Amino acid sequence: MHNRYGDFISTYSGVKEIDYFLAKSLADVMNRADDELLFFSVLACSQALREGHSCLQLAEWAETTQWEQVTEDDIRTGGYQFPSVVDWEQHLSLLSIAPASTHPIVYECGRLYLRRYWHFEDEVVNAIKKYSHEVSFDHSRASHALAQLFGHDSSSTHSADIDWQKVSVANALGKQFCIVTGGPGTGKTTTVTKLLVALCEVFDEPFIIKMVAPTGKAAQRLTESIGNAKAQLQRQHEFSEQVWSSVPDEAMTIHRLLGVIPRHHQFRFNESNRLSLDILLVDEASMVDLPLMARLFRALPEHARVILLGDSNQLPSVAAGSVLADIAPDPHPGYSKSNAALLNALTGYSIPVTTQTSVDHLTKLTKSYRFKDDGGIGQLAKTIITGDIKASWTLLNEVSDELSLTPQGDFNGWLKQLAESYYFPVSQPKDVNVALQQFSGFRFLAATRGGERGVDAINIAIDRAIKRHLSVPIHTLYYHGCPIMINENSYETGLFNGDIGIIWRHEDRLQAAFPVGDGEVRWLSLSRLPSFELVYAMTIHKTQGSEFNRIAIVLPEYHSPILSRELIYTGVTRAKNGLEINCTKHVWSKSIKKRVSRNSGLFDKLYRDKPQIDLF
Ligand SMILES: Nc1ncnc2c1ncn2[C@@H]1O[C@H](COP(=O)(O)OP(=O)(O)OP(=O)(O)O)[C@@H](O)[C@H]1O
Repeated sequence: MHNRYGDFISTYSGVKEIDYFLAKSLADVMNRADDELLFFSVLACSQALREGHSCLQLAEWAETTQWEQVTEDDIRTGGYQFPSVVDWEQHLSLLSIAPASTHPIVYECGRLYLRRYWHFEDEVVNAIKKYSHEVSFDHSRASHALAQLFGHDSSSTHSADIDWQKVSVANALGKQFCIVTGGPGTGKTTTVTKLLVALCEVFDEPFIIKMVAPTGKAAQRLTESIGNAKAQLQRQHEFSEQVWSSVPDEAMTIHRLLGVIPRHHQFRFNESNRLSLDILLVDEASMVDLPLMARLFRALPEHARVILLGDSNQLPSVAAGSVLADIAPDPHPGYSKSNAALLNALTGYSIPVTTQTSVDHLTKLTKSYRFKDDGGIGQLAKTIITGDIKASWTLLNEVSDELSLTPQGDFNGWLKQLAESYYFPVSQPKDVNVALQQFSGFRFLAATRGGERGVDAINIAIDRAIKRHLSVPIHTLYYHGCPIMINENSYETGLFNGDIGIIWRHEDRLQAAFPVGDGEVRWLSLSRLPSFELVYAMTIHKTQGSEFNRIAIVLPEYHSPILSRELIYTGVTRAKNGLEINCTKHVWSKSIKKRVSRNSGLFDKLYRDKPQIDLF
C-alpha cells in the first residue's frame, strides 16, 4: 500500500486526506497495516460518515469499484474493487470486531461502524427502549381533560374523521417516550401545548418542563408558537394556576440546555451530572444528529418523559444520522391491540391496529390547518412527499395566489425585481424592529452556496442593486439596513450560528441589531461581531427551523447531487403564504425523484423482529 497520501491518490482518485489517515491509523492500531480490505473498509466507512451515514452498509459497496480515475474518453484506471458481501463478511469475521470487542471498528448485521458511532446508535436504541415504558394514570381524569381540550365529538369510526391531535395527546399521556410528527401547519405545536396542559392536569404535579430545539432560530420560533398556543388555550379553558405555570414560556437550544463547555466535546450535563427536569420537549427533531441525540438522552434523569416533535419528511441533520426518520417510520405501521383499545377508551375513536410490529409511541398529524386543502403550498408539499413529479409540476404551472413558477430568462432582472419589492423598503422605517419584521417576511432560498444561482452570487447581485438604490459606494462593506447572519457560535457575545440581525445607524454609528423577543433588540458594535455574512439569500439547509411569509426558491441550472426530494420539501415548507420557484422542468423532476437515504441500524434494532445474527 502507498505510504504517502500524495502517491495514494494518483491511483485512488478523490479519496479525502482525512479518510486516508483515519484508515491508515486504525489499520495500524489493529496491527494489520498490510490488510488491504480492512484499510479500504475503514476508508469507505469514514467517507460514508462524512456523507451523513452512521455506518457503512456492506451490501451497497460490495462488488463495486471505487475511487477510479476516469478520463474524458471514459478510460478507467486505478480504484479499488470491493468483494462480495459473503467474502467481505468472511474477512471481517477474522478480525473479531463484534460489538463486545474493544476494537475501534464494529461489524454488526451487514453494517460496519466506527466504534464511536456504533456506541452513539446503541445509546439511542437503549434509551428509547428504556424510556418506552407505559405509565399508569387515572383514565377518567384523562378522558375529562381530553374532552375539555378537544370537545366530546369523537364517535366516528372512519379513519379520515379521527382527530389525530386528540389521539396524540391521549397516546402520550401513558408513555414515557413519544413522538409526534406532521408536516407544516398540522398543529404540532398546538397539540403539544395541549399535551403539556393535559399532563399537568392528569398527574396533578408541578412538573419541571423544558422545551428545546436544535438551533437558536428554531428555539425562538418554538417560544413564540407555544406562547401563542398557550395564550389561546388560557382564553378558552379553565385549568389551575399550577397547570399554566408549569407550561414554560421559553424554549432554548439543546446545546444551552446541556451546557456547552467551550472547546470541549462533552457537555456540563451528562450521564454523571443529570439534568433536573421531569418532561423534555424536543422540537425540530429531524435536525438533531445521532451524536447529539445520544448526548441528550445521556443527560436525562431516569424518570423523565421525552416528547420528540418534528417533520420526518424534512432533510436529515447536517451531521451523521437521520434519527427522526429512522425512529418514526412512514407510513406509520399501526398500533398494538392493547394500545388501540386504550386510545379508543380515552378518545372514542376506532384506532387502526396492526398485526405486524407496532409502533405505539408514534402519532402522525396529517391535516394541515395552515394551508388550504385545494391548492397552493400545502398541496405542492404533498405531491413532493409522494414523489408525484407530474402533479407537482402541474401545480407550479397553474395560476394561483400562493404558487408561481418563474419564467426562465433574465435571472438578474428577476432578482432585482423581487429585491425592489421586499428588500428596498427594509432600510426605510425609523424603528429597527419594523425593519427586522419587514426583512423576515421574505427570503431567497438557494440549493447551493456556489455557482451562478447559488447563495453567494445572489447575495452579491442584490447587495449591488441595493447599494445603487441607496447611493452607497459599491466598495462600502456595510450600510444602514444591511441584513447579516452569524456563521459561528460565539459564547462571549451570546450570538450563534444562524442568528440573523441587521446593520443599523444607532446612536450616530453603524451597529448590529439582533432581535431578542418581545420587540426588544440587542445592539452590538460591528467590531464585536463574530464571523458573519450577508443574508439576502440563504441555503435551504440553513433555513431549517425557520419560516417566512413569502419565499423564492432558486435551483441550479443543471442537476446536482445535492438536490433531493427532502431538500425541495424542506424549502417549499418554509413558506407560509407565497412561494415562487425558479427552475427548469428537468432539474425539478430529477430533484423530486431523488431521495436522501442514510444508512443506520436504528430502525432495524428498534422495529425489525428478526433476531440479530452475530457472525462472530
Ligand atoms: N385543530 C385545529 N383547529 C383549527 N386550527 C388549528 C388546529 N390545530 C392547529 N390550528 C391552527 O393552525 C395553525 C398551525 O398550527 P401549529 O403552529 O400548531 O402547527 P405546526 O405543525 O406546529 O406548524 P409548523 O411546525 O409548521 O410551524 C395555527 O394557527 C393553529 O392555531
